Amino acid sequence: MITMEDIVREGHPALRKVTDEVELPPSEQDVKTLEAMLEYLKNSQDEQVCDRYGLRPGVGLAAPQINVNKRMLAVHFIDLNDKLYSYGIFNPKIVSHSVERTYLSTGEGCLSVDREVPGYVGRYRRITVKGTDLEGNDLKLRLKDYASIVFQHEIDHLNGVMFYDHIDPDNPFKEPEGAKPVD
Ligand SMILES: O=C(O)C[C@@H](Cc1ccccc1)[C@H](O)SCc1ccccc1
Ligand code: NI
Repeated sequence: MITMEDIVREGHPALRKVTDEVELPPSEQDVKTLEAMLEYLKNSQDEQVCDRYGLRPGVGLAAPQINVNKRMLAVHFIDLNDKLYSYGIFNPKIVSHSVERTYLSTGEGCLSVDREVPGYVGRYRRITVKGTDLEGNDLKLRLKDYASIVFQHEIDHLNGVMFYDHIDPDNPFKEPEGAKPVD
């Protein structure tokens, strides 16, 4: 199982790489790795397992965060409309997005960042993501608000981008252009 020891922290070069496409159909190893990433998220949201293994709760995890240079990510969360998002996705791609932007008024955190970095992270309010799921099926997800933010945070990891790269260093709490907060 993946634990915090497997998650690389900021400064590790893996977090600044643009990761490689996963060859499809995915190998047994790639499927096992992505399943383990999804299992980490579920474990991290189970209080007993989380406490027993000293996990940090997470709603998303990207392969570079476990030092795997591949375009794959896992998400496991329920959005503000009580919709469950639980996916392992190979080669996710944002194929369209709104002009309208949004952000979390609480700012963002990251399992690979062991410090608070205050500030608003501007994100697209709506995105459409295409990819391949763990069963090898084509996936097309139309996402908005919180779900859109989570997926953008994880897809950023596949391109070597950290959430604080989006924070204005001169005015961290400047509302992103035309954005309304999700929360
Ligand atoms: O480090 C990661 O990629 C996982 C992040 C994802 C994330 C952070 C902020 C906003 C959207 C996505 C972790 O989930 S941060 C910890 C966390 C835990 C529960 C709820 C929100 C954030
Ligand atoms: Ni992160």
